[in-house]
Amino acid sequence: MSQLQDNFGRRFHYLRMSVTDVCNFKCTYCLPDGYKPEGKPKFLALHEIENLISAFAEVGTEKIRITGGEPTLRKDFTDIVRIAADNDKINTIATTTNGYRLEQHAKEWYDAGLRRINVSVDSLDPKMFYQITGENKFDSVMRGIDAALEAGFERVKINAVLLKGMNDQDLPRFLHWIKHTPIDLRFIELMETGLGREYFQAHHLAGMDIKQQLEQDGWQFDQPSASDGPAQNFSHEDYKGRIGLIMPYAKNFCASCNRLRVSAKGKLHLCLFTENGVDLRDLLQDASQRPELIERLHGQLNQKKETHYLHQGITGVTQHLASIGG
Ligand SMILES: Nc1nc2c(ncn2[C@@H]2O[C@H](COP(=O)(O)OP(=O)(O)OP(=O)(O)O)[C@@H](O)[C@H]2O)c(=O)[nH]1
Ligand SMILES: C[S@@+](CC[C@H](N)C(=O)[O-])C[C@H]1O[C@@H](n2cnc3c(N)ncnc32)[C@H](O)[C@@H]1O
Ligand code: SF4
Ligand code: SF4
Repeated sequence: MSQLQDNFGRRFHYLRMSVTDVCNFKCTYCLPDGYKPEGKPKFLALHEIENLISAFAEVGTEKIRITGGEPTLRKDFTDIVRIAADNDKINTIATTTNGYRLEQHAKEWYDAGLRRINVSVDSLDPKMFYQITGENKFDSVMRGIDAALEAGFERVKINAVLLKGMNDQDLPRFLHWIKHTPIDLRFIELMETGLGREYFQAHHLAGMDIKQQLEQDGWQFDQPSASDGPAQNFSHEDYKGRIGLIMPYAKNFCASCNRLRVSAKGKLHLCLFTENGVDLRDLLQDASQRPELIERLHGQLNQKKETHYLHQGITGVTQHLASIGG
């Protein structure tokens, strides 16, 4: 079966698979009032996840990121990792987490086949961490990161959303941390969502300012490899860690788009800010449906747009990134 490709020559070998919308944090830029269930949600079951992964693997997916909401709140999270690990076409299994369950489970997940972990830490000041996430869990998340480093994860990345008036004074602390710690620290520009323009305008900070500062301080731009996503990465000989900048408002950000998303209820999203999701669930029930599922995926790829329309304030169907996994 042929590789998933769109009309702009971009190839898609990376699936971001959301497994739940539920989250226990209340990040001000994502779920400021916490997760609010609409009825009794029915998230993808293990057999649906297995059929989904098998179909994507057949059309060239090599990397799967398990995301959410908070993916690790699923009691069968380790089974999900195992399902992905059992597929020999998938060579990278990653997750993005708020770190809530990391301290207790890092080793178990590693043993199940998880190899990369991205942890959201918006501030290294415990008070600011609480103010942003609504949870007093800073120390436990940091112990979780230590546990992940000890468990042997190939890559531990830290995500911090840049927020004017909140964590914008934290750069020196972050730099101090990665001087001797081998992690990849990524600053993500705040993206406008259904939360509204007011929050965005009050807190958006351009990543370009940080880029200029890093370059002045001797950080070197790392040439991206073909499989890299849209983050711009920098390294410095005096630092063990690296820095990545995710700047979705920057020119050509989408040119290297290499990822597709499936929501926790089984909808394909061609872009993080797509206008609608396409239901796949009817074709996830049995392995025999795989050819039909693959045909639907190929058909949809023709619809993928060249870029997002965030500059025009068009944020699509996604009310907040917890509903699609970021
Ligand atoms: N606009 C946009 N933002 C993205 C995209 N991919 C990641 N991001 C943003 O970056 C955040 C962090 O992404 P992660 O979940 O850590 O995954 P990643 O950047 O693909 O990570 P790696 O696979 O380690 O490069 C996401 O939650 C989004 O906010 C993308 O394709 N488009
Ligand atoms: C939606 S969360 C899901 C995974 C997990 N709960 C976590 O926080 O890592 C994935 C990522 O999206 C980022 N994110 C959420 N809302 C965002 C926004 N409006 N702009 C930029 N990044 C956002 C978070 O910081 C997090 O790193
Ligand atoms: S960013 Fe992650 S941890 Fe924070 S509210 Fe959203 S889903 Fe939850
Ligand atoms: S905004 Fe959409 S098109 Fe652009 S990189 Fe992200 S997912 Fe791809």
